[in-house]
Amino acid sequence: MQKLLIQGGQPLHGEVTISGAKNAALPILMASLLASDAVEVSNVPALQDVKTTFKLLGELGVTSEQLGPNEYRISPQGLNQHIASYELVKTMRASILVLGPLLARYGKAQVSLPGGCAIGARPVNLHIEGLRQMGAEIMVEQGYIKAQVDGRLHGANILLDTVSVTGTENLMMAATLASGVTVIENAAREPEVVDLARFLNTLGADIRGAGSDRIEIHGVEALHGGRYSVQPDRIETGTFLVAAVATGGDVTCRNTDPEMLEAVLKKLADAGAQITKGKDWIRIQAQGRPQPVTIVTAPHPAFPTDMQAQFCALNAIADGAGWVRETIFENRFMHVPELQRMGAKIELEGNTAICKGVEELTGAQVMCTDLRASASLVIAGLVANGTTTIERIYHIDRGYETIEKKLAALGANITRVS
Ligand SMILES: CC(=O)N[C@H]1[C@@H](OP(=O)(O)OP(=O)(O)OC[C@H]2O[C@@H](n3ccc(=O)[nH]c3=O)[C@H](O)[C@@H]2O)O[C@H](CO)[C@@H](O)[C@@H]1O
Ligand SMILES: C=C(OP(=O)(O)O)C(=O)O
Repeated sequence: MQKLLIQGGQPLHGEVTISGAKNAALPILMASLLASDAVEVSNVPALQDVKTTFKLLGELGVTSEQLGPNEYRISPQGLNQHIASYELVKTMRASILVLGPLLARYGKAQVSLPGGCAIGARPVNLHIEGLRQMGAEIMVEQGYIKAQVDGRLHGANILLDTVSVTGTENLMMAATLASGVTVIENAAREPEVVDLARFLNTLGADIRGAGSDRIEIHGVEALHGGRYSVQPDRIETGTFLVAAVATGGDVTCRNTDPEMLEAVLKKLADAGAQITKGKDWIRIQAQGRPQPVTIVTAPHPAFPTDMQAQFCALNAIADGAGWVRETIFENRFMHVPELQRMGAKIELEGNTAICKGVEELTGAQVMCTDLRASASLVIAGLVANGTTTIERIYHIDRGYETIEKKLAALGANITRVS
């Protein structure tokens, strides 16, 4: 199994190019199932989750051709299967995103229940209830969601009990080919939902209001092919910004979008960093030891849960005490015991991590438990005194494109070893 070895203590300096967003690319690739012709998608990040997505699409009869390092042509005309097996779904929860498109385009779908995972139970009841409202018959048996529709899905007024990102995306995708109008209330406002809607509209869908909590989808008969470029990854951007501040560095993120990162940038400013930005870049300059910050995660536009682990690492070395409250997932503090191994003084009280900053972390052998927990360990390793060995880095590879190469180019002493 591969590991990362980090020799801490080097401030990060220079420029890093941000990749396409994992959480936008995955639904966009799944949505290509809805099209009648080939779609070309660029700025697709080279990630394990993207490979898994192409494997899943391949098993459904969709052919894909790589046109460049981050560009693909996806031809959905051969769609002839409707089963997303446990073997694939267990490695990537986003596989649930084939449910809506398959039902809308193929009339039936059988998708393994994603099951619980490291960060929480993550049920998919809202996906299922919404699709039922649109006329699907759905049973859950033997670990599979088995869904079918007699004819075409129909429009419905769907009120989501909880804001769900992939729930909103699944229903929005299904509704593009439904008869009539679907309204999703209490919809997720995340930028990745907006990117998916823009992609679908490029193919001829009629989606209005994405980015607000009320999305209206006017069903059309068919979607045609088209070309689209995935938006930049706001979480990868945020991770590099935190790493820069933690190490006392000066880093410019290129090919990003500051507008998607308002809540994160505000907390970095509270930590004392100096931030300058343009349309597609952000420069961050640390100003000495970071100040502690308080964070409450919540749906967009509030502070994203996918950035809280990284801020735990920042608070761990801050000049004072701060805290991070996680309100989205019930078990998203698996990084805390690992950070403690490196000398962090963090205590968990319910859904809150209270952190007394220490002057120095020490390198240690630590283990990734989930994607963003891994990112926090990398940040801690970059600032720690001595060597940090990070194991189970397949979690990192799900969501960061060659993280060690990008960090090494910024001056970090980091290597991947087998
Ligand atoms: C591939 C992808 O885009 N993943 C993101 C997506 O995950 P994902 O879409 O799985 O997360 P959701 O937005 O659905 O989850 C939000 C909350 O709603 C609950 N819930 C969700 C669906 C449902 O049917 N019933 C239910 O109760 C979940 O348990 C959780 O407590 O949004 C999360 C919240 O921003 C991010 O951390 C993930 O990175
Ligand atoms: C939790 C995440 O991803 P996923 O929903 O794919 O597990 C994430 O991107 O931080």
